[in-house]
Amino acid sequence: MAVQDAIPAPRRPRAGLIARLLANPGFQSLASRLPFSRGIARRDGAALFDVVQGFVQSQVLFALIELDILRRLFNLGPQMPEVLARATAIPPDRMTHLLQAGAALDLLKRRRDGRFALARRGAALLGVPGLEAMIRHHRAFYVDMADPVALLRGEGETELARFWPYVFGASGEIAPDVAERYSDLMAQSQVLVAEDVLRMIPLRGVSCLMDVGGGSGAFLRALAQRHPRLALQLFDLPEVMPEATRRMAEAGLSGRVDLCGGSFREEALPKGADAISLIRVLYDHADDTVSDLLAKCHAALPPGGRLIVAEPMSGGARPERAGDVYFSFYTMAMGTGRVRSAARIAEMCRAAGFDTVTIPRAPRPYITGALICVKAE
Ligand SMILES: CC(C)=CCC/C(C)=C/CC/C(C)=C/C=C/C(C)=C/C=C/C=C(C)/C=C/C=C(C)/C=C/C=C(C)/C=C/CC(C)(C)O
Ligand SMILES: C[S@@+](CC[C@H](N)C(=O)[O-])C[C@H]1O[C@@H](n2cnc3c(N)ncnc32)[C@H](O)[C@@H]1O
Repeated sequence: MAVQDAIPAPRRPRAGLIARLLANPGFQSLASRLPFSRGIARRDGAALFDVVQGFVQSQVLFALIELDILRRLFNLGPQMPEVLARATAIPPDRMTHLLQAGAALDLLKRRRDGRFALARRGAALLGVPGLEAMIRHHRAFYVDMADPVALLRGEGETELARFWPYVFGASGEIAPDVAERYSDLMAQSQVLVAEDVLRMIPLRGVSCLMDVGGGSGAFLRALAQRHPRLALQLFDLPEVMPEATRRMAEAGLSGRVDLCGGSFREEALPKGADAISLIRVLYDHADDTVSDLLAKCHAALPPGGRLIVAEPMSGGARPERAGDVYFSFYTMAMGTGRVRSAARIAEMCRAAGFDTVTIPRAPRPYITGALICVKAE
């Protein structure tokens, strides 16, 4: 039996007239010559080609990072391809191809004398905390994305499921080095998330905030700097506590933060905080776990208490690239979670008992979206 139905070939396709015209090679050719449609046809063609070659672009970026080309140019200044080729054991002509590709992607600049230098975006990439490590860990994600149909059908174990063992509710069996790699990657990428959350969500009137699923405490460290009088609590799996304890001590915050090891799947959340944050937590989990966690947050908060949810989100009725392409397939490859739209999360928060839900505009949806919910007085 065929796995897939054959596409029926009707005499007259049911798509609308405009779609039928656009899908017609003769019409495409005519439209690319007429003055009023030429611009649109070229832009659409170029945009389509960019989607077609997206994977190749990402792999070129991966090679630039894996071979430390951007860092080398940052440290050494503009270089000839031969120098970079020698340093990385790549044949010189192939290194030239890589550098040309980097320049075409606006990460590098090709100088008149044949040397390559960092372009503005290449330099900015180096300044984004954790981005190089994120790109390196795409080695696992892109193995899964090499067969997206198998991924969609749920065939076989994915590389990402092996990479992020925590999310599956494992406990007690996680090696400390795995815990550290996980926490480190999340902590590095947390810096920009914290920046945007604090820009979107005012904390006036909050006296104690508990970050649930707060990892090694990166969000709380960012909060502690800006809100010196705020009391802090961290709730995460017991395996994460040694790393959180170490990092909080390093930041001089040991006396200011209450660290609680536990699983929100198995126990109630501690009471005492008048605000709870869930930063990049919900999208790791299935709906029933999320509903249960939101109910536990509601139960732990006092009347008037606030719940802050922040993570990259689906655009819902208006699909958007970061949430509906990257994070949607990322969470699919992880195997347990899913991206949700702000509207869907708001609905789940209301079902958990929260009263008012506000959705601020996200300045960088590829970093995070956010919601703030209030428990009725
Ligand atoms: C001075 C001159 C020369 C010019 C003036 C012009 C000017 C002002 C230019 C500005 C240049 C500038 C400063 C640019 C800054 C750019 C920035 C900040 C870019 C930031 C980019 C951030 C990116 C691409 C972030 C990517 C994040 C990713 C891929 C995160 C992935 C997260 C994952 C996979 C999380 C997984 C968690 C899990 C497991 C699902 O729970
Ligand atoms: C994607 S990370 C986010 C970490 C941090 N909030 C951030 O944005 O960098 C998800 C966090 O949820 C924690 N977590 C997963 N399952 C949990 C559970 N059952 N109970 C408590 N924490 C859990 C993980 O240990 C991890 O630190």
